[in-house]
Amino acid sequence: MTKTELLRLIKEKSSFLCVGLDPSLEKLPAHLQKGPDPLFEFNKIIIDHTIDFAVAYKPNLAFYEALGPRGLESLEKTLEYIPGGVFTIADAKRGDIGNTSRLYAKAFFERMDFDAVTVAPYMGEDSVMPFLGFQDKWVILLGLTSNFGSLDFQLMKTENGKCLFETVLEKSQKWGNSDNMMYVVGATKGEKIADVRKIVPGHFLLVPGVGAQGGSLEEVAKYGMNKDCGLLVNSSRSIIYASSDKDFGWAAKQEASKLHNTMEDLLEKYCK
Ligand SMILES: O=c1ccn([C@@H]2O[C@H](COP(=O)(O)O)[C@@H](O)[C@H]2O)c(=O)[nH]1
Repeated sequence: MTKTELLRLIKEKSSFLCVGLDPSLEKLPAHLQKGPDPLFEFNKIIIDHTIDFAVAYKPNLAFYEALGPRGLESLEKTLEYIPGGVFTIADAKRGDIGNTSRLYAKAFFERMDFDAVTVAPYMGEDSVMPFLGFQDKWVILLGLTSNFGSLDFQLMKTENGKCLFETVLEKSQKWGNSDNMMYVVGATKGEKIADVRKIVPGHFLLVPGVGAQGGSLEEVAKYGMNKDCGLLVNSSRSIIYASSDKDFGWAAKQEASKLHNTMEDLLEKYCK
């Protein structure tokens, strides 16, 4: 998907909601656990009930890989089920020597047809470049993550007095551009999101951490929105586990709808 198409989608749906498809087998409603493909059946219902409010879906690979080959089958079926024209993100946090990254990129962009994959910047330019050679596909580079461990390295001062995440943002702009690269920034990072925005004013930010991790959607918009919106805000558990019962699809719809209502207001406020 191109940037123009993504921006159009956000406008059409008045939404920048990304629904995280992170199903743990043991947390699924009991009636689904006994079926032949519980993860896929669960995701199908979540997608059906949230599609009116979401512009993107983000399955995190861990939840599928944990089940081995049948988990990957559920992932492929889920990806095929997501309606065309919606942005899809493989949250895989890959990155290796170039020769290996090339195969990761093929896996997510050719074998599967994701629009974007999350990539860790730690191994540098040659580990990221192979993901950037695909037409209309996106790298989403980890910038400032939502977890407390982000303090360990990302906020560490480097020689030039800048934090490591700032150096990542600056340097990586030589590898890609705002048409093929986004950055992960945690919703839990409050005002720091504004520091990110200063360095990458025109790039999309993928912002996880609203919902179960306590990040504020209002703060994310205040500090991170640009004139085009420039945000995809992800929430996983708060939507998919809004109910643990048979009504989980309906409950997911209510949660997604609430986020969507707030997003409509925020788009109106910051992005006219
Ligand atoms: O900094 C990061 C990067 C990725 N994630 C992922 O996003 C979702 C968040 O799930 P919630 O249930 O809404 O907390 C999950 O897949 C994480 O691995 C992140 O949280 N923070």
